[in-house]
Amino acid sequence: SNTHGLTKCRVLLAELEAHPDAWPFLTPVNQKAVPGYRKVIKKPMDLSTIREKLTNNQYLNLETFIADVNLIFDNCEKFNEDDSEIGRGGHSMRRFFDKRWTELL
Ligand SMILES: Cc1ncccc1N[C@H]1CCCS(=O)(=O)C1
Repeated sequence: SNTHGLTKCRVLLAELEAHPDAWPFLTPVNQKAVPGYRKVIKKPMDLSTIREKLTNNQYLNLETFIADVNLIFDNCEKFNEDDSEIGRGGHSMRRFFDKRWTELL
């Protein structure tokens, strides 16, 4: 991946972190506070973990970055009802990401 790709990841991650509906996804789900999460969700992911991996240059290419972002939203859909505050937030954030990813160079 090239410099542009890394810039696009940085811009998109900053926008996701700043989104009003981002609060359920900013830090790892507290598995002590959320019954069932540890058993149901095999690969937890959140925006702070993505931020850490981007800072540590752990994304080999755009695809590995996109895969982690989608993992947040797929985990959310698996665990939360669509008609719940967190469930609706996940759908909102996925729509926002998909739109902005397509708009940016
Ligand atoms: C994204 C998600 N999926 C399933 C359950 C919960 C959450 N979000 C967390 C929001 C912050 C506090 S918490 O860590 O208890 C729960």
